[in-house]
Amino acid sequence: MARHPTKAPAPGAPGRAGAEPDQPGTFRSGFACFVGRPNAGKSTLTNALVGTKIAITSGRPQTTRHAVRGIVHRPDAQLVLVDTPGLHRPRTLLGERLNDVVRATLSEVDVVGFCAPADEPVGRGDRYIAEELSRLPGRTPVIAILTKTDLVKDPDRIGARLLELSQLADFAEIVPVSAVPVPVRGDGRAAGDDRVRAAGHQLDVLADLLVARLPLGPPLYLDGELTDEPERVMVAELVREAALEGVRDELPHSLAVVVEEMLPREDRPAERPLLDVHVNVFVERPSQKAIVIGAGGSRLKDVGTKARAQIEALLGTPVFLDLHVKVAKDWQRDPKQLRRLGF
Ligand SMILES: Nc1nc2c(ncn2[C@@H]2O[C@H](COP(=O)(O)OP(=O)(O)OP(=O)(O)O)[C@@H](O)[C@H]2O)c(=O)[nH]1
Repeated sequence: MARHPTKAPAPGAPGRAGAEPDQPGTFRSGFACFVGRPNAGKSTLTNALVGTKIAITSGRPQTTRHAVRGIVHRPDAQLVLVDTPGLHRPRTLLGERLNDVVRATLSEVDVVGFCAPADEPVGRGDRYIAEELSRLPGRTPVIAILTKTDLVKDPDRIGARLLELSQLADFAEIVPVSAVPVPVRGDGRAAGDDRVRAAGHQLDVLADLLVARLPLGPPLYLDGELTDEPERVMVAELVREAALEGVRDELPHSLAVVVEEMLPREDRPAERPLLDVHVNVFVERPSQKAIVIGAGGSRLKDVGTKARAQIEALLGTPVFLDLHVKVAKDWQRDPKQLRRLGF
């Protein structure tokens, strides 16, 4: 089975630091990716399976633009998750590029998870994706995942959605899941009034189904490694996530974030390091620049404060975050600008 092109073979990977596979010869390792229309819950699912925040999420569609990976480590397997942008009928050059990213990813993984949210009927967007999947070369198994089941209280409605989904394509499996933590009682069963929380619902079942489709082979990454996405990309994504919060409809698609520089501040004592992070936030029009900056710079200040806290948590070091908002006119339609912004 083909491997993801940017896979970084971890140094000494087959012999993970102090952790040989439980039963050599039965260990599985490989790549899975989630597809689904924008907002279907793919990034949230990746994070929930990996157990840490890797791909950014938001209530707005098309949040994800990079093939971010998370790595699920189990005693019997290593599952590398590739997160993709939402696959959709393209309207701009950016849309076409995003779809190309998804197609390239799909043809190189061992198993695909097709996500559709339980709280919305199967629609045109899902059919478009199912068609795309049916054109995949080779026989990559596709597992249908009904996401966000916690949003639908009536089991009959879940049943109806599962049936609709099963009629969409010839899926290898169908599984309903929820990625949000659910409250549980002391005896481990779900309940509405307890403070104890468990991560998601059916996530372990989904992980089992995905792992079963991976080839036999040694671990590909060191034990404990959660992602190999370059830090800069993750930092840019954290800034974009903060900048997206609360903005109006058309703006999210016009935002692009580029980390220009990350440098340790010179002449700092060793016990008080500071990392200077210089970031450009690009918008398409001057009016959008004004929105992002806010009255007297208030909004940008909030974005900076939120993003800085997240970046510090990610990198484990104090950060000075320098944010600049710039207009890159109509960048979504301009091939040169798209390249400059990393698409
Ligand atoms: N209640 C509930 N909400 C969910 C669940 N999974 C995702 N969401 C919410 O649905 C929204 C979209 O989730 P994402 O994970 O960003 O969706 P995505 O498919 O990665 O979106 P794109 O990046 O736009 O393709 C967010 O507001 C999530 O919090 C779930 O299991 N339950």
